[in-house]
Amino acid sequence: MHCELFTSERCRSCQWLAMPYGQQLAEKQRRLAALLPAVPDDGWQPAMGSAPQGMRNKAKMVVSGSVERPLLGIADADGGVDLCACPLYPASFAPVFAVVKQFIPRAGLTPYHVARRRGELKFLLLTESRHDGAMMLRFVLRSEAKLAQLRAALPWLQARLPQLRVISVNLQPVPMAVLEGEREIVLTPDRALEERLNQVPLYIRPKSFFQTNPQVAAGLYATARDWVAALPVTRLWDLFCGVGCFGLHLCRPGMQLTGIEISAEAIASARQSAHQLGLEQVSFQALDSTQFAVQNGEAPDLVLVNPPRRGIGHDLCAWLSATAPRWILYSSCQAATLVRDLGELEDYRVCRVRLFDMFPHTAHYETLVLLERRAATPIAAG
Ligand SMILES: C[S@@+](CC[C@H](N)C(=O)[O-])C[C@H]1O[C@@H](n2cnc3c(N)ncnc32)[C@H](O)[C@@H]1O
Repeated sequence: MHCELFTSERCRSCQWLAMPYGQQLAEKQRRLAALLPAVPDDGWQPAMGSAPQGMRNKAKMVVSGSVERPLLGIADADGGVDLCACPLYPASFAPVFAVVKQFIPRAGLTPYHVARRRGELKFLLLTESRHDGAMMLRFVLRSEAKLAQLRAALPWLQARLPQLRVISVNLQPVPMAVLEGEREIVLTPDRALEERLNQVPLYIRPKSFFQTNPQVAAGLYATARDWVAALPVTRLWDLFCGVGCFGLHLCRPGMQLTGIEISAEAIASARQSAHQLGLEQVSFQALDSTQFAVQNGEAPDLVLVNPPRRGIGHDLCAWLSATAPRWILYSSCQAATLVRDLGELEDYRVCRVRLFDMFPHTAHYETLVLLERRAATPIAAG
């Protein structure tokens, strides 16, 4: 992938860009294999690669510059670097950024200046559904001071960008680099984008996590579904479930599914999908995953965990070890915490592993690991 921003050294986010893509994938696989020495030879599945560019469905833009000439991209010591031409975004993003740059002065949204602690507009978050091209645009503002002005100017924006199905304001009053605040004000009748991965309807709302590489995410969920299809699972928990992507893929007739996630917005999305799919023995609840597990005594046949980078941690590992579900399916975006957690789950053996390259041109990757309790009679998976 050629990137002018990288070669001119204005952006160094894609630190592995100079390495040919095949070599990047091989290097990630090599690093993962070094971290997971106890995988049987037939347990490794081929790594899943990504399209090298245009693969992201989401842009997180720091707003800098002036109200008349805003920059959308990253902050740096000299003010900011405009990343509207970043080749990781699909071609559909550039025309939206161009119109939004005209909208910012119309609505009087002065870019926030970190050092001076002045201005209102901190970030813009743009997400696209690959299902129908609809988009969600979120303005992260310091306060409500410009909200009325933004609302008044909104018809101008919507007339030019009818693909903006969801528009919202997130209030982030804290003067630090936190991306989002607690309060979200949705300005459109629609509150969610519909996405479809492997024909499963999924809903992306403000403040709900969704993978940023939908092509590779579809491969991740399909792989999990295929692995679990071969196992006699009747009760399944999907912990850290987000909008329900794993559970909704894995659930089959007769299976009881419980999904647990801290974000109420994400749970609203998961319930909407379950309703649309006509799934009956399904419960999605907005709770802390560890607390839910600890308070619910008996483990199901399979517990799926897909935590943030910090991993599942000691308390959940201890609960899993004590209650002994036969299988654990662990999807991790941070191999170091995955390895730490696997070290605590010493009664489990690794059956299968697959690497998913969600983040080309960086050292990051997603890992899916199927574990089986050692005491049980092994069942050949798939
Ligand atoms: C890596 S995302 C995975 C989401 C989902 N499984 C998916 O495939 O899109 C991690 C999720 O954990 C949620 N989360 C963070 N802390 C949590 C907690 N203590 N209990 C439950 N969910 C939590 C986040 O809101 C986020 O949705």
